[in-house]
Amino acid sequence: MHPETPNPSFRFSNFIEARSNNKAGTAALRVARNLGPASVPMVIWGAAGLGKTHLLQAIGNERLRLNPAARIVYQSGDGFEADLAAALQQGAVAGFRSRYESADLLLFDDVQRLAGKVRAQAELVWLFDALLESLRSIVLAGDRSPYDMTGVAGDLKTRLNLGLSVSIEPPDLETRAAVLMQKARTWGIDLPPEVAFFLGRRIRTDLAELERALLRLAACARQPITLETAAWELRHVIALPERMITVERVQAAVADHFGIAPGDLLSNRHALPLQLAMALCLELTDHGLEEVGPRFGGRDAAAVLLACREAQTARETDARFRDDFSHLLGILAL
Ligand SMILES: Nc1ncnc2c1ncn2[C@@H]1O[C@H](COP(=O)(O)OP(=O)(O)OP(=O)(O)O)[C@@H](O)[C@H]1O
Repeated sequence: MHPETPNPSFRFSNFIEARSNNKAGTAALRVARNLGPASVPMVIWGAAGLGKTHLLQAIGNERLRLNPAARIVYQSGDGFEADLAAALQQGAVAGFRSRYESADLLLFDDVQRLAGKVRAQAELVWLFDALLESLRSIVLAGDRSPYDMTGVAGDLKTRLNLGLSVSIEPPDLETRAAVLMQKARTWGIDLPPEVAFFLGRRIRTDLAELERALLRLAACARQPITLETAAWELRHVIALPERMITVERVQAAVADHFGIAPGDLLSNRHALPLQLAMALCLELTDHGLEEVGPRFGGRDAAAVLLACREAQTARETDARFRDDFSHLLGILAL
């Protein structure tokens, strides 16, 4: 896989600064603007989905903005390894080296993927020396601090430890919601802040996972996205609260909402609350059709299924029912 030029979607202007990432962000901007010694490599490290790739690409884009003629090379550990393997097979190692050696700035992502890859590591060491000797920059990203990288040979480790090493920490809730709202704007998705916060509460670290949840929601929910649609559409993806949702809790919440005694809920006199309670049980508890029915006055699986279908239709056609459903979902699952 040949190296690439920076992806213009990832810039400093759309990188949201927060306490968790501002050290890395500031250091990255300095490197991008050539404000530090070029011969010092920089390593950005942190867990998956925290913005390392975004920052690497932003550095490249900022350099290009300042100097459109600069040769910026972006490559990942896997890509580097694959590029090398192909070059070795074709007897074209010189060409391989020149693709990287000619860079003014090398952005090397997921360096940990070179663990145990002896030859690729040796090539990277060679490249490190070639670039730094001629005062060109190299910025790497990895999932852990260079000190903690395993399967990396001593000479590469020494070079990784040579320069500036900055970490990105998991973002707080507000940052997670802000990143999500910004992505939503970029993608033309109408995302209310309360839904961004709801998703941010459920998916706590990996921002890429949070974005996937948003895309999934946008693909299957009708616009506008609401708390109700978010909780519903993502019910199998996102973690429900630690408090277990039991059949009894659902029944109590539904009875309370409609002002009826929990015992009365099970009678046929309250058809809508009953359907709603069964539908909520099926979705929010760990029980299947066969188990929910008996807890509702000995009903069978077919009766539960029918109730759920009716509840689904009512949600689509009856605004009042939809509000009741949304309110109860809020109490139980949000
Ligand atoms: N501070 C931020 N501001 C705006 N977007 C962000 C920020 N941090 C992360 N993102 C976005 O979150 C997503 C995941 O980030 P990124 O791919 O950079 O993570 P990563 O740390 O490189 O993960 P991995 O180790 O899995 O490659 C990207 O779409 C990125 O644009």
